[in-house]
Amino acid sequence: MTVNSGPTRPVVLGQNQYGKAENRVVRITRDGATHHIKDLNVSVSLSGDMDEVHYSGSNAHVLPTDSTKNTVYAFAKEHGIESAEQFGIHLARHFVTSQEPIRRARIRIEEYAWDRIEHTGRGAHSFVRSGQETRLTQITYDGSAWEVVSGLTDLTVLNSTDSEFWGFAKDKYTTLPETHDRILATSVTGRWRFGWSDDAQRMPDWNTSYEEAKKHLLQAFAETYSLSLQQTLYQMGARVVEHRGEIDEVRLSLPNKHHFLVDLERFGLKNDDAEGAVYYAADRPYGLIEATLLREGCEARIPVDLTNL
Ligand SMILES: O=c1[nH]c(=O)c2[nH]c(=O)[nH]c2[nH]1
Repeated sequence: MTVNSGPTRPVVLGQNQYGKAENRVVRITRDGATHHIKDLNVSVSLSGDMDEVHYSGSNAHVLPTDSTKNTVYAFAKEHGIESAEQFGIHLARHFVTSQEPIRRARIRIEEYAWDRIEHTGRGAHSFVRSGQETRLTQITYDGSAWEVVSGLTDLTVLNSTDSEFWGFAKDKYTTLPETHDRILATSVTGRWRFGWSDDAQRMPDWNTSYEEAKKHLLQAFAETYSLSLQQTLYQMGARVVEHRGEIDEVRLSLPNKHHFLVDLERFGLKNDDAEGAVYYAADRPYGLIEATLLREGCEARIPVDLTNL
């Protein structure tokens, strides 16, 4: 066995992290015959003084990923899951404060929503997975500062009118007709960063904050008479920052889910609004409109590419 250690190395270790990804944890709490469900997918990523395990294979600083998985389940049992954010904060604090070599913990959580099935039978313990968005959060803790970035993905919305797109720049390749009435549809992926960064500051109410941020995104989408998806995006993100003092930065990624009027003239059919218009819902290619909205004076810290988050 070759032990690659010593002061000079031809290849130096760069950024590294490790942990157990995608721990699926479901917690049921019982309130008499009424049950409540929390359904999370939790990924733990730890970093710190981990040179030796990479260079020589010494595992002395390595808390096994298996232990991090067990911690997720034990914490769900012992402390409950009040919100994804609270649960992630608990885990991150535990790893950084209980293992000296671990200097930074990043906890990513996806939360799947369940609705109750309304029925006339016994008890309230039947659920149907909600088809709407997935709630997301990422907690990062380095022993002193916290960063909490929450958000959602797959929130699909559509306005069947009050959307125009005209007056755009044109070149010799432009064929798009100008329109004064079109469908505007998108599937919202968004992240928002909280101003909260240390224990001493009052912590936001994570669940209220999430519900309110989502409500503002939806209302802004519905209430904006749109001249472009870019304008709608700005209104959506700005509304969250304006109404939610705990949120300093919002990043939105909005695919333009194009709906094209089908040409039915070949069949002698006039395809217009009068008798109900028929559209072809194209899934690709799609315009992709992305931007960050920042509270004045705040720093942009959410990565530009949300697929890296
Ligand atoms: O809202 C839009 N923004 C664009 O930038 C764009 N480009 C395009 O072809 N259609 C649209 N729609």
